[in-house]
Amino acid sequence: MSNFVKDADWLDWHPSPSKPNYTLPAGAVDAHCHVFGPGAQFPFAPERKYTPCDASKDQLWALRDYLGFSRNVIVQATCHGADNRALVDALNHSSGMARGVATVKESVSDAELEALHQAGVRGVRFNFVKRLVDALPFDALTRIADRIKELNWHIVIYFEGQELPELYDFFTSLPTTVVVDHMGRPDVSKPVDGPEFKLFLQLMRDNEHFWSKVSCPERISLAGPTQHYQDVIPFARTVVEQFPDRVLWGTDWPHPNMKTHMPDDGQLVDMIPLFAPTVELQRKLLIDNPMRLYWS
Ligand SMILES: O=C(O)c1cc(C(=O)O)oc(=O)c1
Repeated sequence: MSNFVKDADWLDWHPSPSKPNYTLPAGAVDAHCHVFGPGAQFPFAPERKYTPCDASKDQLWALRDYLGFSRNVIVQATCHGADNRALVDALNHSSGMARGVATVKESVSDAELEALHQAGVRGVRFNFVKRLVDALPFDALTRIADRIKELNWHIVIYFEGQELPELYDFFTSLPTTVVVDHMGRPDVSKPVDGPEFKLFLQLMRDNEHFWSKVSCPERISLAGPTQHYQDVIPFARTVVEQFPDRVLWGTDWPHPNMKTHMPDDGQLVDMIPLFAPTVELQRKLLIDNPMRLYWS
């Protein structure tokens, strides 16, 4: 039994997602998902901002197989802080079919970084979403960035659209490939060709080492699931069409901190052809790009 009691308003991941109508190409990668615990085996971090339900590696593999994915990129969830044991355990039991993005503190040793690499970690995540973490100072992040560059890892950044002007110069100073989570969380009530999203597109255009995940319509949408998250489509499609070789897609399972509803993962997969309308764009998004970044 876990000692952890999930938050009172916690929404559990969908127990019976629909079978997608869209058939994923063979070898597709779910390039953004998480594992939570199980808390009894891998305790959640004392500094966490939320306590989730469990979401184990075996439950993730079951979803992978059910939806038709071949591989996963597991991103360290903030509820585990910089304790990457649940992530590493999942990677070690993936038969090479999962890679990871870790969270590390500046105190991490070279031997620990090397062990993470051996397990399949290929990046670190810097989180700037204030409800999720106590932010590390920029100079500490810079020192971590310089060290992981030596391993040929990349940096995943998570921030919300309105924070981009303030963070822009720091982001472009980073010395590695940089992957932006969830399209930089645009405010989709604003126009796709308005100044806020233009700044994000400029970041991508002027910095060819920046990539973007076109993920999380369920978080970004104001229209919601009954409207099939349609307000997110123009944003995601713009990013895919302008930067076809630098985009990734992921379920975001088990969808931490969703408050309005829990998405149906099958419905999320059915958004892929709306984001990437041609077979070639789908192949890049789901296979070529994640394979190049994580498995080459
Ligand atoms: O928006 C979020 O609440 C969220 C949280 C986490 C995490 O806790 O790691 O990861 C995500 O990709 C999104």
